[in-house]
Amino acid sequence: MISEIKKIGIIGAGQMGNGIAHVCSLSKYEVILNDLDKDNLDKGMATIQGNMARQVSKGAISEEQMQAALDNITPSLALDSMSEVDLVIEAATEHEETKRKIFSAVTPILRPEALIASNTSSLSITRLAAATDRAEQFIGIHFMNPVPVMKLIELVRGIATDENTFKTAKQFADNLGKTVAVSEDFPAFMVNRILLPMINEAVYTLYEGVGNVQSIDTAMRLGANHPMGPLQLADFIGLDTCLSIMQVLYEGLADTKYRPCPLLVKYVEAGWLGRKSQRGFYDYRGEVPIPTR
Ligand SMILES: CC(=O)CC(=O)SCCNC(=O)CCNC(=O)[C@H](O)C(C)(C)COP(=O)(O)OP(=O)(O)OC[C@H]1O[C@@H](n2cnc3c(N)ncnc32)[C@H](O)[C@@H]1OP(=O)(O)O
Ligand SMILES: NC(=O)C1=CN([C@@H]2O[C@H](COP(=O)(O)OP(=O)(O)OC[C@H]3O[C@@H](n4cnc5c(N)ncnc54)[C@H](OP(=O)(O)O)[C@@H]3O)[C@@H](O)[C@H]2O)C=CC1
Repeated sequence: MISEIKKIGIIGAGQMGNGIAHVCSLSKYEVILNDLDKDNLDKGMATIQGNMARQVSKGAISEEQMQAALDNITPSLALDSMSEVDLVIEAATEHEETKRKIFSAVTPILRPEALIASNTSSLSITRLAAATDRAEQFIGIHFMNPVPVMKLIELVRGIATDENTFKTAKQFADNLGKTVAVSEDFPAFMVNRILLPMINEAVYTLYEGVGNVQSIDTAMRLGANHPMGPLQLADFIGLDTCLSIMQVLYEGLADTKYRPCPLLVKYVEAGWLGRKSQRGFYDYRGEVPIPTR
């Protein structure tokens, strides 16, 4: 039975995976950062280095801390590297089948006592846990974006998650300096149950011509004091991820109030996924973001 985490495997080196690697390595955990794609892995490592360098320039961490943290991260393209870890955090694309395939591939490699977590934004922890050989040792550890800045972690137990797994995950979140909010295992948990319908409503507001991209974002930034407008935030999260979360809410709660806006669907179908693909509700290819509507 594992009660203390020392070595962590992270699957998926996208914006969340690299952010999780960033905070874990700074908290002195040994980290294996895995992705299928070498370019993604290189980009993830470069992002970590860039974000840590910014923290050094602001005096938040020292040059030595940055170097030690970077030395704590081993990039990996093969799941074999997970054989020694105490905890795997899956942070791959928000797609249930993708996550299930990852769990089937990684469980035979893991030590039997290793814990498994998913950073899923919305999917059922109970269902994901059932795709592994250790539902008792499976938990949702839901970080917020950008991980180095946001203070919250949602912890989500599946129906079978045991007390040791919960306590160990809670201790891990405490060690990272994050605050935990415990959520029951319902579609999209708490933050996204509230946040994503607001973002979806902002897209409907755009779709129905009530305002353009800029006016909707300005309205919510200055009218409700949100740090980012909802369309800017959607681009930041990733429009594919936003759509997946809305689909999980719509199907999981069987209520038409969660119907994904057809305009959101259209942007995703176009491959306009937000910042990560350089185009979404804004076009990021120039010096300043230009609204696309
Ligand atoms: C989808 C899900 O499943 C769940 C989710 O995560 S939903 C998304 C939740 N996240 C949000 O809602 C984010 C909303 N936005 C914000 O809070 C802010 O706009 C922001 C923190 C992202 C940026 O803040 P800002 O004031 O506009 O910009 P900026 O001054 O550059 O950054 C603020 C601080 O964060 C730091 N920062 C920003 N991004 C960072 C990153 N990726 N890594 C490290 N530090 C970062 C900056 O260095 C700066 O630090 P100091 O305060 O020490 O100077
Ligand atoms: N974006 C956000 O604001 C937040 C997202 N999350 C959740 O975190 C998870 C990751 O999201 P995010 O980082 O934004 O997504 P990204 O698209 O930025 O990153 C996902 C990464 O996982 C890779 N990947 C896909 N399949 C596999 C696989 N089989 N093995 C290894 N790597 C794989 C992707 O590669 P490729 O692109 O080549 O497919 C990509 O590099 C999702 O579950 C999401 O819901 C949670 C909190 C906030």
